[in-house]
Amino acid sequence: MIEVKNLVKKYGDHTAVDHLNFTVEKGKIYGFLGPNGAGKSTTMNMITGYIASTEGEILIDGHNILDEPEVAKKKIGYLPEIPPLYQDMTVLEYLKFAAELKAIPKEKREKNIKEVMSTTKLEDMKRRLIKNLSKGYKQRVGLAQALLGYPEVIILDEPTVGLDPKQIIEIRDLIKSLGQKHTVILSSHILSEVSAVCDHVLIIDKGKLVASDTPENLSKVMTGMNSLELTVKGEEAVIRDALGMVENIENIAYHSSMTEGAHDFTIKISGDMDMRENIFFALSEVKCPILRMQPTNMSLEEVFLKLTNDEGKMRDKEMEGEQ
Ligand SMILES: Nc1ncnc2c1ncn2[C@@H]1O[C@H](COP(=O)(O)OP(=O)(O)OP(=O)(O)O)[C@@H](O)[C@H]1O
Repeated sequence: MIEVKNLVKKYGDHTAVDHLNFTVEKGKIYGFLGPNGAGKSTTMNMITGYIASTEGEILIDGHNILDEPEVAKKKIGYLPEIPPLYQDMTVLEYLKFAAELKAIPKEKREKNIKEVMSTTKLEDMKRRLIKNLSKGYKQRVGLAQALLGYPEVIILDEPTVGLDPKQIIEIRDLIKSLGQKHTVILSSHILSEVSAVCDHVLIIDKGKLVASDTPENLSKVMTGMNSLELTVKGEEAVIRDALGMVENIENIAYHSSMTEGAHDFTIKISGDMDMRENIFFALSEVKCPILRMQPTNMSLEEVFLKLTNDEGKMRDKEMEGEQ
């Protein structure tokens, strides 16, 4: 549906987007994740044809956004980070105006406006002035505008920034439902949002793509069997000695256990060997039963931090976003 090839954007000497390559398939929800200043908005502005790239190309369903802007742009509905709303218009007036701007044929406008108001649950607000709406409803008006003209792709830049928790849940549900009919790309710096809503995550850092996978695979791939958590019954020293005999164990960390007479351990294994059977036999030999053994799965947040090495900045931004 969308092909981004060798995309570069330079602002003077500064490279905001650095040779980006990715493909977006039909009918999925994509999360575009990256810390502040990673280049998310710049990339989205290039995909939507709002700004030109310095190098590379973007094809929307085979149409180059710069060579055939009219055909390509018709396939995209865009909700920028700050929706371009006219505060002194009513919801209906604004949607009529937006439909006209999008050159939707006159006879089809009314039906299309009704449909987008129904999808975004705006019918009861249609006669209200936009300036009197809550932030959540304003965001819905922005979304309704993006949906006009039946675009196949919907691009949303930080769609939940500044909303309260209830509004965030409502907008996320709305985005999920859009995924049934549209291809959706949303940018976010909020990891929980991306894992809750998206089928696929693209992680960008300093203008470069650092990962592209499903949220589940990203956390799996980063851990594999390299780290195991165990709860074992028996004496700590005996358990440690037994584990010390197992090959490929790099490090054993001890934690106090909630289970009486047992101990919790986190074991780091060098390489990506599966050592679970060896651990089982070593501990059964010293008659220390394993009550629990599981791989330590990294959260998407840990994966992100590992890939971007941007802990401090990320945490600050995450806190801002959740407020
Ligand atoms: N018009 C511009 N002129 C000069 N530099 C710019 C311009 N727009 C963006 N930049 C720079 O390009 C980089 C990428 O910015 P961009 O807004 O794309 O990041 P982002 O990932 O969307 O971040 P945010 O979450 O803050 O919106 C930043 O370093 C930013 O300062």
